[in-house]
Amino acid sequence: MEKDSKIYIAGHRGMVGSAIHRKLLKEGFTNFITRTSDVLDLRNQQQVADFFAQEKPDYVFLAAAKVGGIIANNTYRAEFLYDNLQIQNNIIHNSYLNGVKKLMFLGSSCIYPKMAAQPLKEEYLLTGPLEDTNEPYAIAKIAGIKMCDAYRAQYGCNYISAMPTNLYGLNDNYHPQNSHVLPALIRRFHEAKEQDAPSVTIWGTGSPKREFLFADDLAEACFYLMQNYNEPGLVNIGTGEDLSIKDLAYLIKEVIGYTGEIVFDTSKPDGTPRKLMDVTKLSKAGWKYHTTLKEGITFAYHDYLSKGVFVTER
Ligand SMILES: NC(=O)C1=CN([C@@H]2O[C@H](COP(=O)(O)OP(=O)(O)OC[C@H]3O[C@@H](n4cnc5c(N)ncnc54)[C@H](OP(=O)(O)O)[C@@H]3O)[C@@H](O)[C@H]2O)C=CC1
Ligand SMILES: C[C@H]1O[C@H](OP(=O)(O)OP(=O)(O)OC[C@H]2O[C@@H](n3cnc4c(=O)[nH]c(N)nc43)[C@H](O)[C@@H]2O)[C@@H](O)[C@@H](O)C1=O
Repeated sequence: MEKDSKIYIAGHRGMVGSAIHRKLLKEGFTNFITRTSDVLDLRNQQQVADFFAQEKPDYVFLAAAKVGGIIANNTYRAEFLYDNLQIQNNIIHNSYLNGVKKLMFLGSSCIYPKMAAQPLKEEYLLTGPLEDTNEPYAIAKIAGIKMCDAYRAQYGCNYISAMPTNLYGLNDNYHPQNSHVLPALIRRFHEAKEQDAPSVTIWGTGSPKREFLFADDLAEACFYLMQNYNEPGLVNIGTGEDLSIKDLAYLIKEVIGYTGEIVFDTSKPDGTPRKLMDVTKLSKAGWKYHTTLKEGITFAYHDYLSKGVFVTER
C-alpha cells in the first residue's frame, strides 16, 4: 500500500476496524473511505455494488460483520449466518468487479473443529465437527476464506484471510448478553463494585481456556500482512498463550478492585474447551504481540469508563 492509496475499512467504527484505522493513520496513510451501517447496509447487494462502482478503492480491510459472544451466537443463529454471508459476498465480489488490488478478510478462531489438537494449526480447518453454539458464524467465516481463495484461483485476486483469536480493546461491545467474555466481565465487575454487590456471576464452569489479543496488536499484524503476505489459505493471529475463564475472571477482579465473591452459573454453555492458536507462521515472519493481558485489560477498562453512561452496546 502506498501512502495515498485509497483504503476502504469496512466496519471502521468497530473494535477491529477502528484499531486498523488508528494503525494506518499512525503509519501516515491519509486516503480513507468509510461508511456507517445506517448509510451503507453491507447486506444490500445493490447498495454495495453502487458504492464500489463510485468509490473504486485500491485496498479493502473487511472488518465489518455480525459479531458477538457465545450466547449471541447461539441466540441469533440465522442472523450470524445471513448477515455475515451477505456482507462478505457483497464486498469480496464487488472488490473483484472493481479491480481492488488487495483485500484482507477477517475470520475467527471458531472456524476450527471443536476438539482439534492444540495449538490450532491452519491445516486443521475442516478436519472435524464445529462447536455448535457458533456453527452458523463459523460456517460463514469458512465460506469467506474459501471465497477469497476461489477468487484468487479463478480471477487472480490477491485476497488474504487472517484468523484472529479472541480479541478485546478500545470500542469493544459491552452489551450484557451479546458481548464476549472479557468486556462482559469488565462491565459486570465494575457494576458490582459500584453497587457493592456481594458476588459476581461467571457463565459456565470457568474451566474453558481462551487466548486474548489486544485489538491494537491485531491491527499491527493486519498491517504487516497487508504489506507482506500474498498467499492463499489462512494465517492465525494470536499471542500463543491462554488461560482459564476462571483465571481471567480473577485477573479482571484484581484490575477493577472488586472485593466480593465469584460464583459460576453452570446453566450457561462453556463452548469450545480450548482454542489456542498456533502462531508459528506469523512469528517466523517476525511479528509478536506486545500488550500483556493485564495491561490490555487496564486500557480496555479505562476506555469503558471514558464512555460514561453510554457504552457501546451492539
Ligand atoms: N471481537 C472478537 O473477539 C473477534 C472478532 N473477529 C472478527 O473481526 C471483525 C470485526 O469484529 P469486531 O470489531 O469485534 O466487531 P464490532 O461489532 O466491534 O464491529 C463490527 C462492525 O461491523 C459493522 N457492520 C455490522 N453489520 C453491518 C452491516 N449490515 N452493514 C454495514 N456494516 C455493518 C458495524 O458498523 P457500524 O458501527 O457502522 O454499525 C461495526 O462497526 C469481524 O470480522 C469479526 O468476525 C475475529 C476474532 C475475534
Ligand atoms: C471470538 C469467539 O468468541 C465466541 O466464542 P467464545 O470464545 O466461546 O465466546 P465468549 O467470549 O462469549 O465465551 C468464552 C467463554 O467465557 C465464558 N463466559 C463466562 N462469563 C461470560 C460472560 O459474562 N459473557 C460471555 N460472553 N462469556 C462468558 C463462556 O461461557 C465461554 O466458556 C464466538 O463468537 C466465536 O464465534 C468466536 O469467534
